[in-house]
Amino acid sequence: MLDAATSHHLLGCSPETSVVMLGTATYPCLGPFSVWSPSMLADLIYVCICVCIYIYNIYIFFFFLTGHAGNACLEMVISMWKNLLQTMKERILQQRRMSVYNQAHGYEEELVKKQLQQFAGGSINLTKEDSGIGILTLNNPKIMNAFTGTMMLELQERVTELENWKDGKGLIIYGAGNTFCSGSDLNVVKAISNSQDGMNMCMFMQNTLTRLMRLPLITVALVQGKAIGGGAELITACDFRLMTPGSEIRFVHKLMGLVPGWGGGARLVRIVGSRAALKLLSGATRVDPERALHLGLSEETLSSSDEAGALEEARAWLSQYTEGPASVIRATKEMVAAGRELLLEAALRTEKDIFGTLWGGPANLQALATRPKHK
Ligand SMILES: C[C@@H](C(=O)O)C(=O)SCCNC(=O)CCNC(=O)[C@H](O)C(C)(C)COP(=O)(O)OP(=O)(O)OC[C@H]1O[C@@H](n2cnc3c(N)ncnc32)[C@H](O)[C@@H]1OP(=O)(O)O
Repeated sequence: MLDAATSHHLLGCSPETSVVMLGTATYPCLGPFSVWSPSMLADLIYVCICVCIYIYNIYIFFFFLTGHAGNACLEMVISMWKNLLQTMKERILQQRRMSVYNQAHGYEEELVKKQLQQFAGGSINLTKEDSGIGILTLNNPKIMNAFTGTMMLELQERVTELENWKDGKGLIIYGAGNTFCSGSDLNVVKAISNSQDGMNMCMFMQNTLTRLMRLPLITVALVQGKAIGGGAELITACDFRLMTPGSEIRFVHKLMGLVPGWGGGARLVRIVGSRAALKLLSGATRVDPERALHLGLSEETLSSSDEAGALEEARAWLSQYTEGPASVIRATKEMVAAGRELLLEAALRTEKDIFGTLWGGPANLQALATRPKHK
């Protein structure tokens, strides 16, 4: 269930019209400050104090440099820091809105990051193409692209980069070396085997994958080889999945005495329904391309098995949906994301707000002028 901050994010619907859903009750949102948790305010107070200290330091610096503190200089410094404060505030708010957990849930992100930093290896690479398609590569082929701690951190960084990519329309996620991903690196799993550490990793990955799922981009997981454990969970955070011949999706968690923890369980139920999800999870079932198609877990089985060919096919498949102005594609994804996550009335209000951002806008006016019919 989403809070007002999330529904606000899911699409820039105004906070006044968004809805706060707490438990089963629905409350009209009173204004922008009603979405601020104590921990968010603490962050902002901290930023404000830092900014004051910086301003003071710069003031002293100019005082010594010029022998006097000119008003113009002081104003310039203040305006510079006002802008910085605004940018930082927006960044913090945006990331909080997208995420599931923060300090109010006992989640200490900086501590989790420090711990994950200890398990190095592999990388997550992002290429942003001029066509508005991003290519995200899971790159740790020696261990079938299993996630080390630093890869988890890099995934979060790449998602932040994608959130800030205003020209983006689509994203393809694939694994290096002809295989998708075999989940968490088992060395990390063994090293953090106590419950609290596991929960911390789980909250970190849920936050990142939730933000990935809510990107205003049409996202596709290109599954070659194997998507296992956390790898299977990752593909459920994408809008679509394409599989290559001989590839396999498998939720092996039961065999490890676990259930999914990166949000893959909840998302799988929404993709294939609760009966099929229960079978796949409790049977640790191998899902081949044919079965995935049948379940609606995959959109299409590609013909190429090699990396370059499969990637080209995935690009062509995605381009059917990303052709056109970025503003319209992004709004379409945001509207569908709201429909997927919000209760109906909130989703309808969000749709109205998104509609308002496009109606009479450049893409709309140009379409009316050049293409009044759709034969
Ligand atoms: C908790 C959960 C989550 O967070 O949601 C998780 O994802 S836990 C992680 C869930 N994933 C797993 O349990 C996968 C465990 N791995 C496997 O079952 C198997 O490796 C397969 C993925 C089926 C691939 O078998 P296949 O015979 O094709 O290759 P292989 O076993 O020789 O694997 C190639 C190399 O990659 C390594 N390797 C593969 N998966 C790994 C992983 N997750 N962590 C660490 N190393 C891994 C293997 O040890 C091997 O290294 P060497 O050549 O040096 O021996």
